[in-house]
Amino acid sequence: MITSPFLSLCRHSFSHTSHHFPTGAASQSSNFLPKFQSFASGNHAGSEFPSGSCSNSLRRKRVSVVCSKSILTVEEVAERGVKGKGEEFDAIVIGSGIGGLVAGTQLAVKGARVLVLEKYVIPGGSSGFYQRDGYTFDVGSSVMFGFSDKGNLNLITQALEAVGCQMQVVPDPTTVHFHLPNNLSVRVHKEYDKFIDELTSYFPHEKEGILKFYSECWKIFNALNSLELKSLEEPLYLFGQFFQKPVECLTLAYYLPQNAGAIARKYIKDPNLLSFIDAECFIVSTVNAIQTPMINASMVLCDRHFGGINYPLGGVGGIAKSLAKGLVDQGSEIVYKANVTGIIIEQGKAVGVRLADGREFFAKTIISNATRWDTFGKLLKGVPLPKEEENFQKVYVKAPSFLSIHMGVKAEILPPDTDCHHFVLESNWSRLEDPYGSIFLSIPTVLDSSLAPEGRHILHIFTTSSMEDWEGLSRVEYEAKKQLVADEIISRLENKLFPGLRSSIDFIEVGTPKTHRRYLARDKGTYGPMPRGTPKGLLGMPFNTTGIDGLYCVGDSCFPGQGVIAVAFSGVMCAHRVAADIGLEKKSPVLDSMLLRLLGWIRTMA
Ligand SMILES: NC(=O)c1ccc[n+]([C@@H]2O[C@H](COP(=O)([O-])OP(=O)(O)OC[C@H]3O[C@@H](n4cnc5c(N)ncnc54)[C@H](O)[C@@H]3O)[C@@H](O)[C@H]2O)c1
Ligand SMILES: CC(C)=CCC/C(C)=C/C=C/C(C)=C/C=C/C(C)=C/C=C/C=C(C)/C=C/C=C(C)/C=C/C=C(\C)CCC=C(C)C
Repeated sequence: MITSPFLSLCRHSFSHTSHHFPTGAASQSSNFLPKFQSFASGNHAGSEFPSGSCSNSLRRKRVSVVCSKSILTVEEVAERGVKGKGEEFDAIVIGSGIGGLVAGTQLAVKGARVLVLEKYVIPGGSSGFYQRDGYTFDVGSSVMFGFSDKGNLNLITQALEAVGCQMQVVPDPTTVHFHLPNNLSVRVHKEYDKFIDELTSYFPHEKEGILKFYSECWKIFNALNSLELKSLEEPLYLFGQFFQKPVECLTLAYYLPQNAGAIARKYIKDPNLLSFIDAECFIVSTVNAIQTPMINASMVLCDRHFGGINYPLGGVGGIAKSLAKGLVDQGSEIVYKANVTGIIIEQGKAVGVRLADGREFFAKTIISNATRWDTFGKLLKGVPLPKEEENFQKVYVKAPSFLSIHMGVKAEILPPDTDCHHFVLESNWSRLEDPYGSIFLSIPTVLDSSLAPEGRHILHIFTTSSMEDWEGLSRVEYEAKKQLVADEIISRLENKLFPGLRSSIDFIEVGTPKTHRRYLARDKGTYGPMPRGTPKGLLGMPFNTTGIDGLYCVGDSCFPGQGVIAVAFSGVMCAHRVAADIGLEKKSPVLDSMLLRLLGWIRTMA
């Protein structure tokens, strides 16, 4: 196995953890209730993280509470007197997805006292993990952008480094292997020229168009990569960037309202090639290229060749675990089993949160990593929907959720040199966006064999699926439907990729949109926002401030949208804006209100 030499400080091992993310659980099933005690108990918490994985050299000077462990139960926090009415944190973060954790850690590093409240028993949300029968499964995607040692866009690497953490990663030589209609089989090699040669071999008559489209992506990527990334809602920073890098900023401003499909159509005519570009974009946004913002497409279509895709040894869950540990090392707090059911508003300002058990916590600012639909639909009670949120909901709807199959299989079923990530749409382009139409498949054990018992591989399969499809079923009907849909997907993979797959299955667990809703606390189990029609690029995407004073949002229903690296960026932006508002960074109130009004007005044009 080749490991990248640049990230070698710590190797995360999951061997101590016994946490379960039961994807097979219907909300009705009590057999799959999480094993809270095994992971969240204070007595064991100190051993969950290998010591030495994060350096203390960045420990902030002004530490109000020094934590020796990263996992605190609600009871422990209360016992230690960390909270209380009257005692304020600088920021409370609702949820510990990557968006929330990046916002929390960045603030903690700037000297803020942060409390992260997570409903589940471990951090990470859709970037978490669960273990079964010797397998360590990533809950969500295993394709990690922004995790290299190069440039300014390696936001995952930077987020970890900010709290003194590094992870060992395995470079993935192929981002994804597409298996598409008309026997189009394209590997996206890390080497850009090799990928272009392979694509051009199918479309020699479109060589020029291919080069022009991807070169335009590079123009945007290079502009992005040259900037220091902070809050686009903070005028001193934004104007500073325009002053230092005018060409790059104007390039980005020019592409902000544009979509990838329209640009592809300037250069490419072949409908099959345009459908291929749709599939490229679908991975990024769960919609076709016409609806995918050009900036987001460029980010992903180039980073895979620039920094490359790198998989963290031990599994994706290690990223959130490291960030949570880093947060605590900075003197801040994370509490699990803390289900926030309400945001407390006093005189129009968000001042605190209420948990399901009635406990209340107070802070100068509240940051919600729940989706905007959950935040404004469930956590804010008796508050009219702010105009900005109305606009957001006019432009964006909830993307469908996923059906996921986590499988352990006999290793011999995979041909030698099988790639780690596959995207399968066998015969009909028009099924690309249909529920169960396209199949995503990740085999992370190709890169890290430690995730499965010896002689086994992990197949993590997912396909889009809507909540409506799973409602109103009895328990028996629900289980039968899961089996039926999973059987169909397995047959398709058997026919296309791995003959005999079914007989090699050692372990299987199927999750539905209900599972995603239950364990990720996302309305309808949604994967994130999706434009209703053809959006004006990223113009309509809200940033982090909201119509409620003191309340901020972070995560995939904020600019720039879905994706682990995207939510990491939203975390960086959010932390910067909050830090300015609580006096930890410079700010100009006059320019602030001008810029925020201008941005609000720009969004109405989306
Ligand atoms: N769904 C997937 O399959 C998948 C997989 C991998 C990565 N991703 C990416 O990750 C992105 C999401 O990241 P994110 O940071 O926005 O969020 P997230 O959904 O990953 O995490 C949100 C966290 O907030 C917690 N939470 C929500 N409501 C809460 C409440 N009321 N009280 C306490 N905790 C609460 C959840 O338990 C969860 O841990 C997606 O856009 C996607 O691109 C998704
Ligand atoms: C403000 C104004 C008005 C103006 C100004 C101008 C400027 C300066 C601008 C700027 C801008 C910026 C900076 C921007 C930024 C952006 C970014 C960073 C973005 C990012 C993005 C990212 C993304 C979207 C990502 C995504 C990803 C994803 C989703 C992934 C996924 C994956 C998967 C699903 C997997 C697959 C699998 C298989 C195949 C198996």
